[in-house]
Amino acid sequence: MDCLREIETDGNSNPIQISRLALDIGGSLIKLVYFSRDSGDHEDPLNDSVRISNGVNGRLHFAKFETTNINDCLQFISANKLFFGVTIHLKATGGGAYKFSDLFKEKLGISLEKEDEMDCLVTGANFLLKAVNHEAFTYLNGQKEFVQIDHNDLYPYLLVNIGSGVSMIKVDGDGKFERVSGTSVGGGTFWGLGKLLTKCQSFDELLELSQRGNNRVLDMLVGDIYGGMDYSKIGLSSTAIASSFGRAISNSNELHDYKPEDVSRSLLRMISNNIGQISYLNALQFGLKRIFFGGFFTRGHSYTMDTISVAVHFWSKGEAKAMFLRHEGFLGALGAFMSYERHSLGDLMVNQSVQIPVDASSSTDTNYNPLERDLNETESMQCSVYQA
Ligand SMILES: Nc1ncnc2c1ncn2[C@@H]1O[C@H](COP(=O)(O)OP(=O)(O)O)[C@@H](O)[C@H]1O
Ligand SMILES: CC(C)(COP(=O)(O)O)[C@@H](O)C(=O)NCCC(=O)O
Repeated sequence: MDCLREIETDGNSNPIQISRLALDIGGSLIKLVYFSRDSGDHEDPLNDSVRISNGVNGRLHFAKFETTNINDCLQFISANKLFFGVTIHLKATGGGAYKFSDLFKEKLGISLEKEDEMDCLVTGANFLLKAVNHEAFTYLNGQKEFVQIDHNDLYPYLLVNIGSGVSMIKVDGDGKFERVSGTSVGGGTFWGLGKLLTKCQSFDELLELSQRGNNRVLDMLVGDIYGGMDYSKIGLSSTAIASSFGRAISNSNELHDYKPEDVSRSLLRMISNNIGQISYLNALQFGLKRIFFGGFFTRGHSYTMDTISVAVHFWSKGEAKAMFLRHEGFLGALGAFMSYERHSLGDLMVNQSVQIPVDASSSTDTNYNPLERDLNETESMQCSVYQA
């Protein structure tokens, strides 16, 4: 279970005061974002509309659950009192906000206020790119480098959200976007096919397997077809993949004759490369040079990001740049969280001085390395909430 087991305390063993919770219920994962006031604030914790004259300091917390484990999520929300008795409306996005609406009402007495998924993805991405230092980074040939975002030169960009499926959204400003394409070959494909082909019981197991695999066992290379030579006339080296899984046709081997790690590696490479190429083609069509990849598929996983980056770099001849986001899987939930300010809580603004996320459990964690931290562990970021 990928979640906070116990709500954090404020360091004096007092449960932290939760004042806002939003959900993104997707085809694979449920993502939660909630804001907790620092204990020093003398706000009425039951007041779900923050009446403040200046910044309320606190933390944004992030947690996720597999959608198949939705009852664990309900239990977590209930056990940790992530909503107050007087708060019977929670912002939610993703298909699950419709599919599980009755379940939330029945189990927790909560009405889910639906927010459009594409709206939330774009709002979440714009928020992170503007408000969080060290949010976006490039990853190519094993090198990870944070990108300094110029707020005055952010738009337009292509947002590629790799979730169960993939949405490709041209973003021209706050609330100005168009979903220009998508593909059903996404994170759910890797996880679903990978599960069938390797018998892995979890995504993490499948991902770990891929790290040990060799895609050349199953992938047919140009050199396999051209007798070890390059096909230089069209710019393909002998080591370029000509056909994913193509080598499986040329012998009597069955699935059980292949190592699951090699299967996982080739599958990850095939899907990542495919998404990278389709993303580039959409960026080309709309003259976009920057492509930000969101969604939990990438998981900050080096081989996944490297494959996507190489695909974008190769096909664009270096013209387009693939960038990744530290809070990749929480774009929708953050967007839903931000929608409170639009509809029900006046003009709340999250200030721009949000620090690099720190571990929820120990903000003084001296081992915390923002460049290396796996975002899939529980995490929070310090921020202040203002009423404009
Ligand atoms: N712990 C995990 N459990 C399941 N899938 C995961 C996990 N971590 C990463 N993934 C990948 O992320 C995808 C879901 O990404 P997400 O952005 O949450 O999309 P959705 O909104 O469709 O759930 C999964 O299909 C899988 O490929
Ligand atoms: C339907 C969805 C927007 C749902 O989002 P998700 O839960 O996958 O994050 C997404 O799965 C998608 O865009 N699928 C691809 C549909 C297409 O072929 O464009």
